[in-house]
Amino acid sequence: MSQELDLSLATRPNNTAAVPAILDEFNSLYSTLETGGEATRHALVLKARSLLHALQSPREQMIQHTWADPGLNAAIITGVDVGLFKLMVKNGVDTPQKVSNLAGPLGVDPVLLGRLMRHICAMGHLVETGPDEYKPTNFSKSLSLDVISAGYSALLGGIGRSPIEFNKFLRDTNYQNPVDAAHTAMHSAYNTDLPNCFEYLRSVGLGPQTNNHMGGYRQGRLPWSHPEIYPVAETLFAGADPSPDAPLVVDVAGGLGHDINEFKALYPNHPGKLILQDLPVVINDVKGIDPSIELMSHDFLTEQPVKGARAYFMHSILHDWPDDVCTQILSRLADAMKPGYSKLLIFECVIARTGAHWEATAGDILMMTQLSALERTEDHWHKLIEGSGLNLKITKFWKCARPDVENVIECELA
Ligand SMILES: C[S@@+](CC[C@H](N)C(=O)[O-])C[C@H]1O[C@@H](n2cnc3c(N)ncnc32)[C@H](O)[C@@H]1O
Repeated sequence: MSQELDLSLATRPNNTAAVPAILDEFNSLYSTLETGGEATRHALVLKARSLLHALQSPREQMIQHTWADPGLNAAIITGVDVGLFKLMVKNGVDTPQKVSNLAGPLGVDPVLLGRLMRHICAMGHLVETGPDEYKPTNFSKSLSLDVISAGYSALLGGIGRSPIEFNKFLRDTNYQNPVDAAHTAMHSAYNTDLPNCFEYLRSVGLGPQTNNHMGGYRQGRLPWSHPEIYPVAETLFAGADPSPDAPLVVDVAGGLGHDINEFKALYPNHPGKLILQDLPVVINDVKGIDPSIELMSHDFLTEQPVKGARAYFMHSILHDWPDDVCTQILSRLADAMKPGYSKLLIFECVIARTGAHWEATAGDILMMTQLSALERTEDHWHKLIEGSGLNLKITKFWKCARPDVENVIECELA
């Protein structure tokens, strides 16, 4: 029988009775933080979130989601845009800074800046040192770093309407799971017929910020070639063609080269050569990576020019595309692979069937709303790679203990 809810439910804390148990669990986990490392810290963050939810009322949560978080985003995107956080760091991270002194160099109305900084502070991301006077926290200091701030400019400032207006797109598409890369919520929200959000972001001058975000979201995660995830020496180096021109790893759509450069730093004496591929517009922007890495413009929908490499590597590529486009990308690689020698290494999130990690589910919604794409479960990866007539098979999912780190999905020709 349906039940009418009493509105007072929305104004009472969600579950104060749960607080003592959460605190006990929190304290017990906290006592193992030093030995438990990142996995324990992640578990503590989830416990802290449970504590917050237990204490908040539904009304407060609604206000947070609909007023406070969008307001914070508006303030941070603007702050990044005008250089607020870079200026605060330049002035001295421990120096109390008056809004009136910041506003002039930034070219922003001091009244406006004061209102934006007051909300950033109220949300816990500036420390108030006096009336209209603040110091940055570690988070707001980090917003002076391009790889951290770029997501605000690109994902929120550039294409932030796509998730907000997703419901309108779904209304128009009869609530079907989106699978058409050429017709996404991004296309509807921005009334564009450019091929995808990457092209759209470039068209509005946010290409560098998009590439910087690719360098930012990975920070703090283990690289794919770290021995805790993928034992490169045993799986790639052993049996690799030792001649200096033999392609060892081709980083397909490797962006600005973060992964391949990390590989070089971890294994400076690797056999063969390393190649970074991406679209010309991205390759032209690559700078500061090891000069031994060969740069190559390549569209992954066309024939793969490097044949018979020891490994073709792709990081965060297939999750950008629905299955039909992934099959085209994979078929170009399968055609270039040498039987019994080449491996295809896909470094991607594998969503757990239960208890999925929030970064994985967030990535899934991001891919869905911007690209009609998705993060995949293990079953889905098998179906995509082995069920598309590509002559490929998954040999192993290489994973580490941390739920926020991607798997290396190792494949070979079947
Ligand atoms: C999500 S980013 C991942 C970049 C990099 N692998 C990383 O993990 O940092 C997707 C990349 O795919 C590239 N890309 C998109 N369409 C492409 C195409 N048709 N051919 C080659 N690269 C493409 C983009 O330029 C971008 O660098």
